[in-house]
Amino acid sequence: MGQGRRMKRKQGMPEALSEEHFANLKRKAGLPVEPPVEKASLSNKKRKTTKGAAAAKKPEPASKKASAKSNGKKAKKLPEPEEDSDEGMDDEFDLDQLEGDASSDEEASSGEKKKNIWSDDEDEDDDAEEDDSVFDSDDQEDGGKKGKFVFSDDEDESDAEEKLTAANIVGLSRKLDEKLAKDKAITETELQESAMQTNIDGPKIFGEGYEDDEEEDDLAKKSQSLLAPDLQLLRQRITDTIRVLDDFANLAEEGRSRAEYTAQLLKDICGYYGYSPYLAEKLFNLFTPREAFAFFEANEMARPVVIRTNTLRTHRRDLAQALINRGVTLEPVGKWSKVGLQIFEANVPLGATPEYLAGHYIIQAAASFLPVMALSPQPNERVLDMASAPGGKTTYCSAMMNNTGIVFANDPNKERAKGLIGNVARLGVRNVIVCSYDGREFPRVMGGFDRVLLDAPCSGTGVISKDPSVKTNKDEKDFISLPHMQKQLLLSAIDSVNHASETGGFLVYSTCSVTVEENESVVAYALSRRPNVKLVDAGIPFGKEGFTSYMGKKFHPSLKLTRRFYPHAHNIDGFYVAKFQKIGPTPPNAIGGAGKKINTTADADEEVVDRTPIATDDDTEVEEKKAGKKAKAPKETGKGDFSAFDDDEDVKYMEKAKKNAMRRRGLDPKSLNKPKNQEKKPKKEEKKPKAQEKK
Ligand SMILES: C[S@@+](CC[C@H](N)C(=O)[O-])C[C@H]1O[C@@H](n2cnc3c(N)ncnc32)[C@H](O)[C@@H]1O
Repeated sequence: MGQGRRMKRKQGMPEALSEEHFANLKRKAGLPVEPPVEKASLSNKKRKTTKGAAAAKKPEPASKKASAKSNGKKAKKLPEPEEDSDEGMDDEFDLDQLEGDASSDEEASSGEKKKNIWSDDEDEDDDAEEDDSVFDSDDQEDGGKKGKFVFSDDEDESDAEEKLTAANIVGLSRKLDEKLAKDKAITETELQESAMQTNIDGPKIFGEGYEDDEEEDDLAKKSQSLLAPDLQLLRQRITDTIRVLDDFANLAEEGRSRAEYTAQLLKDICGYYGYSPYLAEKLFNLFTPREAFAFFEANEMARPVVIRTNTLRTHRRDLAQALINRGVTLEPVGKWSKVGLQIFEANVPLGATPEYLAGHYIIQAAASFLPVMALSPQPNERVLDMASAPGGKTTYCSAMMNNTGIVFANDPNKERAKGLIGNVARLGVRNVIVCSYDGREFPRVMGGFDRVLLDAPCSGTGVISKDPSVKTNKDEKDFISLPHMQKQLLLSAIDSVNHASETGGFLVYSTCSVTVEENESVVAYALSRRPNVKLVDAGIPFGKEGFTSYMGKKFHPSLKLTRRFYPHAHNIDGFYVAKFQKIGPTPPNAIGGAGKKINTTADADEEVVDRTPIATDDDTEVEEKKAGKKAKAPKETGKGDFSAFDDDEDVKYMEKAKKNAMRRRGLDPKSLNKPKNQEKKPKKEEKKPKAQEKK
């Protein structure tokens, strides 16, 4: 009997890379394999007991597996989802078999044989799917015998229960993992070497060795200028400084403060990686210096290419087989997903294969699966995807709902909405209505949803490897205006949920950013303004806990339930996921602005459209403290008052940010007001002629 759902969800970060799995990958790639390190890995132990693993040890011919399946497996009773053991969930397919299959035209042409190249556990899943008898026959010509394109509606739920083994996240990409391991080894060696070099005294960060004779900080400056920087030296100083910060008492130079070392490190990070000082500091502050280094390093590497199987059209194994036949090298993305495939090599453009054009998959970052898994939309529900273009998550919702119920896919950006419409059509999604409102107009437009997804517009600090321009083009203003909008959107999203939904009443807030301003602060704000929601476990079996305190700010303890994902820790884009449950209606006294009543079919209480303006938030409290005013007592979830969104609230912060930005550029912030004055002048001048006219 496996662990209970709760237990399994309570696990922390994924463990380090599974040596066994990694070794297997290396063997397959014909690379040398080091002797295994003794480690009682849970996943390894369990794998030994799995049928799939047994089969892997002693490979059977595909035909034998085929008969095994047809003779016995179909009659096998499926275990209860709650009791699924790891064995039952081991859906890793036998890559050797798939590859062998790909080389055999005869086998590749046989649908039956294709099915049987999957492990026994995969077959179990088949049975489950067949039992569900839910299929989409759009693309099928075989009368539904083999062509039952089945949605396994337990795939995400059960995946969430699955203990994440080490190999899942990090260990699946030959190329990327090798690169990652190599880079890590280099970093470690650097750190160790510098540790050895300066075993007795700490490394000399300040003074000769690193800097030019004239300029104290010449090295960092050079790397930001057009002059070729000595990147190796800069990197050396970064690792040296990190080492000092790790053991400050023993390694710091006399008379130098921690702040000095940190300032030097930040300068070097900006120089080496090309971040603006503002963003480098913001990101640096999220981690220990050593982890920050790993984060900045990971942002320099591409994340694995992942595709999501469109279960409305095909099975993952059939898709894998079809792509392998085209020369694509791939593997399942990890145990946490039954629909993701990680691509290692592709000799064909993934966005133009016949399978792609037929809507059998969508190219979608692994991190982007997570909010939908957390939302877990159910068949026949009414779902709102408030910021949905280009529709990766919308179409995943539809697949999870097996094209039943309805998904309102909203995005105010009509250009982006075109991509959404394209994806909806290509993937054979039939339960989506595309609309184009500002999300803040909900629930005035429509409310009473069983579930709402708010994948909010954000700064993109989690996807710097994809868009390095974020390193320099996001400043203080962005980290005020974006959270401002995110807070507004989140209140609207909450107010759009039907708390009395029989199947749902949930909301997921997500961003592809790692900053606290866009994540915990926004969620904490919503908790303080909407006591009718609470945070619940997002049901994702990995990720780090959300912050409950940050830079002197305290958040509600339940923020721990939210999840942070990082490139350096999970080898996926930086992401944040928070799942709320709405536990009560939005009362009439919460209404501000243009509130009006809405009809919610299942809602017994009178749910009211909430267009309330924002009042104070944590920032305000900090400001008030600074100004010597009495700080407000922090409101606890479920105890606070409903209060309104004040559109003007952040204006003063935006103004301040603008002025700071000007100061940084050496401009006089007072000139911000000048245009206004200047605008007034012409009016006076305009009046003159009138006066003259009078004369
Ligand atoms: C992170 S992207 C969404 C990605 C999408 N969920 C997906 O999986 O494909 C954020 C989206 O928010 C939209 N957006 C920006 N401002 C908005 C607003 N006020 N209301 C709703 N959506 C907004 C943007 O147009 C953008 O498409």
